[in-house]
Amino acid sequence: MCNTTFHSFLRALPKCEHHIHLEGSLEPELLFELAAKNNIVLPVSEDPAFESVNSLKSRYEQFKNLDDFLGYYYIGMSALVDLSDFESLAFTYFSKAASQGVRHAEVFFDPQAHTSRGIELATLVQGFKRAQARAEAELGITTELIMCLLRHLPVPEAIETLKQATDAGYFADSTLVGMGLDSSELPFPPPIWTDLYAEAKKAGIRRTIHAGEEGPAEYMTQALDILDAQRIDHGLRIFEDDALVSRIAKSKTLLTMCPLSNVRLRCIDSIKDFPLRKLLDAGIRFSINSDDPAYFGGYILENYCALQEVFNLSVAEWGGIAKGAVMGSWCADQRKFELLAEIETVVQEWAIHLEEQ
Ligand code: HPA
Ligand SMILES: [Zn+2]
Repeated sequence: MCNTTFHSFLRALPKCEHHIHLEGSLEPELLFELAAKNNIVLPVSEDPAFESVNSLKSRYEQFKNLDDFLGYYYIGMSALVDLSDFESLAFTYFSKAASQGVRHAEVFFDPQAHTSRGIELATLVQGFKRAQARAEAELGITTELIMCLLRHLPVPEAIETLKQATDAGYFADSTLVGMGLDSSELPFPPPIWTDLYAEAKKAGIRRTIHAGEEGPAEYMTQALDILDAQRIDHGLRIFEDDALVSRIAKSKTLLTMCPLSNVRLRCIDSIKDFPLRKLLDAGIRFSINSDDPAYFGGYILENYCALQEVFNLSVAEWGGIAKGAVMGSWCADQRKFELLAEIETVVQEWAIHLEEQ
């Protein structure tokens, strides 16, 4: 059970987060504040949910599917305009994550959703970089940026955005550590993105992709076979295909999973249906993440606790999950060693402490 003591252990456990969209951490309070500051008119006449913080929060509890959520996600992020908005957004998330025991975060952002509104790529990147520097100095956490491209937009636009980031030197100087693909999954299977992923691979850019969230396990296989993806975001539907399970376990490809998101977007009915035991039994490397915490009812710790309530894992099992998350991270080996040592210390302390209870 996730009683108070176990909750304290899960908070203390050094965690890595790999699947969080910074724009998805925009809480309704900050959304309204920034919209007022930037004179952004929210579409209240079309959707009364935008009347107040509370009505918006209630609406977030009733998403029908991924696309229903994405509609709110893109409107919400239109409140972000200047560099300080992007810095505030990222630093607010980093602070919350650090308070929940995140020690290393690899975060997504959606450049096309901002450049299409006339905002320069450099504006958001510099805002995020300021927040990253402050997070390391003030909170002691390490963070990396992953640029996601939008699969509902044309392929040439994604390739152009990748080129813009490459030309700006963002991959060469490690401002960005990788590329991902997000937004509506079902009508946009991986083969569409062959040229984009080939470009990224040629340029030595790490590649991840949202797959197997609403789409079938076949999309995960295609992501590996055709796009040579090195990580899979979600991968919830992996157990539809035994060969894929063996393959992903063997290759130690990280699945960045998001249980509360899966429930809110109705990919599963409840946390009971999240395949936690199957993932552990199959020896799959995975991490537990928040996805869009402002929209899905919880940050990383709420995701860990929701799982613990149902699956009642041991301290050692959680230690194993946390270590797998470190091993699947895109940080330097030295940082991995530090994080593994931190986890080992906490697991040993808490194993004794919880036994004494
Ligand atoms: O869960 C998601 N899936 C696809 N695209 C997204 N963009 C933000 N969150 C998501
Ligand atoms: Zn996501």
